Amino acid sequence: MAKTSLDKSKIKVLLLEGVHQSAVDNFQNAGYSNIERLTTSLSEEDLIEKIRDAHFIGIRSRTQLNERVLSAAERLVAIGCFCIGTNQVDLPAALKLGIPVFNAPYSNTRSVAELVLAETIMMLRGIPEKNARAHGGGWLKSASNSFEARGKTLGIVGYGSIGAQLSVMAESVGLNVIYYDTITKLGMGNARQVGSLQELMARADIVTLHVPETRSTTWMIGRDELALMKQGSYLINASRGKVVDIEALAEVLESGKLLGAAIDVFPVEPKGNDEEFVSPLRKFDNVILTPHIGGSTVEAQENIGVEVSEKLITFSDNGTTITSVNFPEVALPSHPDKHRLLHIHANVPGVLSEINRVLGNEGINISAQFLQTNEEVGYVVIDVDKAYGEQALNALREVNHTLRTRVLYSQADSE
Ligand SMILES: NC(=O)c1ccc[n+]([C@@H]2O[C@H](COP(=O)([O-])OP(=O)(O)OC[C@H]3O[C@@H](n4cnc5c(N)ncnc54)[C@H](O)[C@@H]3O)[C@@H](O)[C@H]2O)c1
Ligand SMILES: O=C(O)[C@H](O)COP(=O)(O)O
Repeated sequence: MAKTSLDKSKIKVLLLEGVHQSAVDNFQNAGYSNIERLTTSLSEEDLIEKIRDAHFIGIRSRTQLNERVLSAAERLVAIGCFCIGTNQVDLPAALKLGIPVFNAPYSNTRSVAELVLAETIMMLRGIPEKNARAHGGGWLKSASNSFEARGKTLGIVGYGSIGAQLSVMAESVGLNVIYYDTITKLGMGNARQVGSLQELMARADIVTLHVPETRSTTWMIGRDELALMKQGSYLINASRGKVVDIEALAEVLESGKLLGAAIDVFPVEPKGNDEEFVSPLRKFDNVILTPHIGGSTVEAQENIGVEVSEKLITFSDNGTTITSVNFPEVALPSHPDKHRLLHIHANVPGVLSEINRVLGNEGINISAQFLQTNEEVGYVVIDVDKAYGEQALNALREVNHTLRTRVLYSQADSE
């Protein structure tokens, strides 16, 4: 019988927050059967209990993998964020523990861009208030504060994948596009980059935010920035909840300065669909409130399920870390007749030579080797003759500064 690294039925895959069934199918088709899939996120204490025996964890934007949780994850081999954002994971802590993190950087880009364009048009027409009035038995037939999109200026903050895709779609309905980004970027179509956030806030009829959550974007839109916005303008946030000071936004809505807002993400979000959503924005009929569903389409979730599970399976089976968001990227071509050793170590001088020395002392010949380092860790994949799997692994465990090491046994090997 072929000997594999660790019996795949013993490898525990924990999927939270309703990760799509396509991920489960992918793991099963690759031979992994110990899969637990939950539909919600977990409290920190429950998460610590659950993650203890997991080899792989799949999360979305709600699950907080902080240092405390990660320290309890003694068997964890890799993390999959089944979404774009990775701010919910303490990436430096994961790196120091030798745990690579993967995500799906493009699979829901289109879904977010479509939603934002739709919200832009709906808000310009005053649909949220008219809809609310009709649901209450009223009839608000009026052209006042109801505008075409054509000729209005859309200001995009963060001109990355979503911002740029939105830019193209917005121009196709006649919006003029300006954008602000910390990096100089070539605009799509006729879109023009502006020199400062302040300039964008002052010039746009609709401001939409598409930045990641980082130190520089946390509370980036507060009282001062909102004060710069035009009388009768609109704000859209489908990025991260902590980018906008919600209390300050509620104040400008109350004052009538903004004609509307569309908010998909919040500083505090319910853990699941059964928990109450609390926000000072609930009282405004001219605000579209959506439960963080920018990327929640059937198409996006299915694609994300496939994409991220594939990355986790490839890492599990071959040690490949290409596209990891925190880890040195390594992909050694596969040599099915060899055993593969994976060695993750603190990035200090001399570790590779020590690895090669201990393997040499054991008389182990190296067939192929690929090392990459980043500021914290080094990751080396080594193929050795299949006579030496266990022996080589034991030798590697003795190397100073080792964080984690694994052997992937040759599929050509027989016990
Ligand atoms: N609502 C949702 O369901 C949903 C779905 C997908 C993504 N998102 C969020 O949207 C964010 C953006 O996604 P993306 O794929 O376009 O990311 P991206 O990395 O492709 O683009 C982000 C852009 O923001 C820019 N940026 C970073 N800091 C900035 C700052 N201080 N000021 C101005 N620009 C800055 C970057 O240079 C980059 O161009 C994600 O990080 C995620 O948090 C939300
Ligand atoms: O980062 C993302 O891709 C979005 O915020 C979507 O997150 P979700 O998977 O929790 O909907």
